[in-house]
Amino acid sequence: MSQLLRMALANRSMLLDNRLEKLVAWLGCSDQFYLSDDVEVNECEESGRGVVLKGGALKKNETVVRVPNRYQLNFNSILWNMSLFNRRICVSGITVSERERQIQREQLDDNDPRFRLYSVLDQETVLSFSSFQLLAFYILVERVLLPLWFNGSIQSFWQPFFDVWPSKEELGSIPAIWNNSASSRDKKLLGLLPLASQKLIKKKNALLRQDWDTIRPWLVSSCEQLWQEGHQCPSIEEIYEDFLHVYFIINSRCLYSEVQLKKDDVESQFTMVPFVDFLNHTDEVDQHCYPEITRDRKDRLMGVFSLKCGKRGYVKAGENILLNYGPHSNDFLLNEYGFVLQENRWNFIDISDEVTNLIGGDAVMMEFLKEHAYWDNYTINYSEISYRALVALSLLVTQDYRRVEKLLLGYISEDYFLPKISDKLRELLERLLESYRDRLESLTTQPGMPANFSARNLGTIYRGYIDIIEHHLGSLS
Ligand SMILES: C[S@@+](CC[C@H](N)C(=O)[O-])C[C@H]1O[C@@H](n2cnc3c(N)ncnc32)[C@H](O)[C@@H]1O
Repeated sequence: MSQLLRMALANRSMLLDNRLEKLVAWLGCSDQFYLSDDVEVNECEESGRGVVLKGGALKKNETVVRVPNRYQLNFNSILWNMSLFNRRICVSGITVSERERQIQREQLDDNDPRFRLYSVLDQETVLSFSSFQLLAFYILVERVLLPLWFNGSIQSFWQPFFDVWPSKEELGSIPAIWNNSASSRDKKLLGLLPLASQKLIKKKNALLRQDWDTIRPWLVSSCEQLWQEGHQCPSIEEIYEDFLHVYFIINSRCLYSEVQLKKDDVESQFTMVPFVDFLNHTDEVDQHCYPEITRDRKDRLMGVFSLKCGKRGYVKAGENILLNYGPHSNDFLLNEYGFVLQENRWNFIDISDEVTNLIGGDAVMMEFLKEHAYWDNYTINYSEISYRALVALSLLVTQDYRRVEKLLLGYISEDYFLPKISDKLRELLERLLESYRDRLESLTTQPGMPANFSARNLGTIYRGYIDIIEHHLGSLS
């Protein structure tokens, strides 16, 4: 390692130590906050910050960290914070009480621009925002715009939390960023995304567009305030880049928690919890840490968020303390979080295009599959070819509508069809294998392809696909 690189890394870890100290001191202002003495945060190139065992041991069900309501960033806590500045936002049991207002008021500057910024929003508008929209708007105001007033002399309550979030560069490995950020250098990789990722990015693009369209007018009005008061303000294009950054900070760090005010919106049920959000992901379910939320039945607050040690416990110093984000494939992890796992038991390949292309020319066959809800959405994972795909291929090969109907009704098993479809299946798998090998090669040989973390992640996805296919080809021969 060069002297310069060593110095840069030492500098970075000093900066992190400093920011962590501030974060823990901030959280420590509440006597409900708890952090186990046996854990610490470290940082590495591939997975950013993470939590490790410092010494001692963590046993099953032991609390690793506990964070009270006031220090969580979510729909409710934002309403509470905004209502300090805007009396028109008033939701019983959630926004500030008169007593709290008096206490907080003493700490606020009369000239605080948030009195003007948040007062343009009426309660109906705020409550109509989704959690994503409200969090994105609020974080952009508190983190990006507020420091532009009075040379940053007015700081957000959340600053210590903001300061430990990943940089734009760190989140640059997310395909929706390649697609939407003007400054992404990974745009060339979009053409090499597998089908599963193409479908995920399409959904993400639609959500991004909808959320941006919703909060954009309110951000424009905040910028107008800045200009009118004689301050510098970024252009809306620059703010859009910050929006993308903030959106994926939220997306990659939010934890499930019920938000009663938004109970009809599944996507809004989350909270952001400092320190808990340092935990990296494992594909092992039910072994590592797990969340526990305790809330008083009577009140409408989000509750205290604890992270507890799972079944396996931790005894070796330096061991990674992990959380399972869900049973996610590498395509999903890449699109939601910007990373992949070298080994991932939840990987699967979306082979819908290949199968529908084989059948698409036959309108009767297509109609039959549609009628029985077996059209499209065909997948393979390491242990099996999905039942849907077997049904479609059985029909394609045998054209025996009567027997396929019996298969769907459970009168005969797929074992009847397997020998009949094995040649077609092998042909399909071999074609897929060749196409994934070609893509893997393109990642390194196509002119202009970046040779970075994003490209390595795509390579890992294709190697995972190749493993799956070789496994099935091995059992067919
Ligand atoms: C909830 S945060 C975890 C803390 C994060 N590492 C940080 O630096 O702040 C989720 C992000 O961590 C990274 N990450 C989580 N688990 C990982 C893993 N197993 N391998 C590589 N990166 C991982 C990804 O960048 C992901 O977007």
